[in-house]
Amino acid sequence: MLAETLAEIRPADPRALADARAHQDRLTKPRGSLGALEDVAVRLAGAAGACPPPMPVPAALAIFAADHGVHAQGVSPWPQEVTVQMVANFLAGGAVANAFAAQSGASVTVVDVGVAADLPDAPSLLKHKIAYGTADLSTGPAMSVDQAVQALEAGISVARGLVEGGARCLITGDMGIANTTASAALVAAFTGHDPAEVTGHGTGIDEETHARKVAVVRRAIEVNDVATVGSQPSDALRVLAAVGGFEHAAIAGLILGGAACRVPVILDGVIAGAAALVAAALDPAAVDHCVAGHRSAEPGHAVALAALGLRPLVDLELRLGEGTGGLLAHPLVCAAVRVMHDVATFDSAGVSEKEN
Ligand SMILES: Cc1cc2ncn([C@H]3O[C@H](COP(=O)(O)O)[C@@H](O)[C@H]3O)c2cc1C
Ligand SMILES: O=C(O)c1cccnc1
Repeated sequence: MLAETLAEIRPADPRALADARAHQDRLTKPRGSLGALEDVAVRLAGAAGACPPPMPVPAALAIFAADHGVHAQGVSPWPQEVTVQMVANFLAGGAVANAFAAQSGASVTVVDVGVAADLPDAPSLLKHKIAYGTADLSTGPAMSVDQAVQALEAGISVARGLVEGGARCLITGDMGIANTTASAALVAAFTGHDPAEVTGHGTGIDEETHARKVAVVRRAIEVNDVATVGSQPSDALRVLAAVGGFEHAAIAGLILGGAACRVPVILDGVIAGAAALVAAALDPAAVDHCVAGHRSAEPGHAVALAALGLRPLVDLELRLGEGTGGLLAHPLVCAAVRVMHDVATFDSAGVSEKEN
């Protein structure tokens, strides 16, 4: 399924990009006056291969939940069971992601790809459990390459299912205590940055814990020998398996699945940024189908976005995850595309153009 999906992904369509850029310039506004929103609309046109691109509605948030063996190293102040407790909270509609999803009209699907507990059946819970959490990435690989592929394929199948169900925009979400540690390790491995530059304070840790977290990320890079990553897709899978989490793998799969279906994917924070580096290493064209919803407070996120060449739409110093930053950006993406559909041209509205 992974190979088939990769074969389906097309880069941005140059003709739709050019048409969209030209159309922006004919609309009744000074050229470039909508700033980065113009770029988003043009980007979506290229991704869809159509100008104007389809409205990115309805949107579907997929929250991938998993646990992390590296939690044992004391890298998060929260107990591991918060992962499964928050899954219950998402299903009951009580999390911030639920509130933001209600605000932007997005559906919420929760996907268990590796929570360290059994979950009850629920209508909005999809079960794709690969294992009861990863192994400790600071002592060896977090998972096998086979498990990484399973988690990627879970994300692909979630993307395809949501699109078959009518979604025209996918938003990435995550839940997994200690997953900012795995995110930092992925960003360090894929960008070559030092662990100290990409490791943040996650859910709120003191300086002593932060120093330990940086050391854990450094050890993970060394133990797994992922300091310098090559450019072959097999390298991407090896790095993902070595220092990633099941939710990172599944989010990378969601991105690839969305790209294959030509449905745009709005990325959330640092977990999504790290996952997008995996997707980009598997197929750089997948990035053409992504929009960076926001920039989180985690330092590794800005590094990942720079490596991906993506500009975040919102910067509110969020550091939550769950898809919250992606959800906040969705109305902006909609507004950007609606301009392409609704706004009159200088010709059609009889508005005079700029002199000279
Ligand atoms: C109550 C609560 C709700 C959350 N929702 C998202 N996260 C976020 O915080 C975690 C990552 O931070 P760290 O690496 O420091 O553990 C992830 O679960 C992420 O989704 C939460 C964390 C907590 C505690
Ligand atoms: O960047 C994020 O999405 C983030 C930051 C801190 C904790 N959880 C998620």
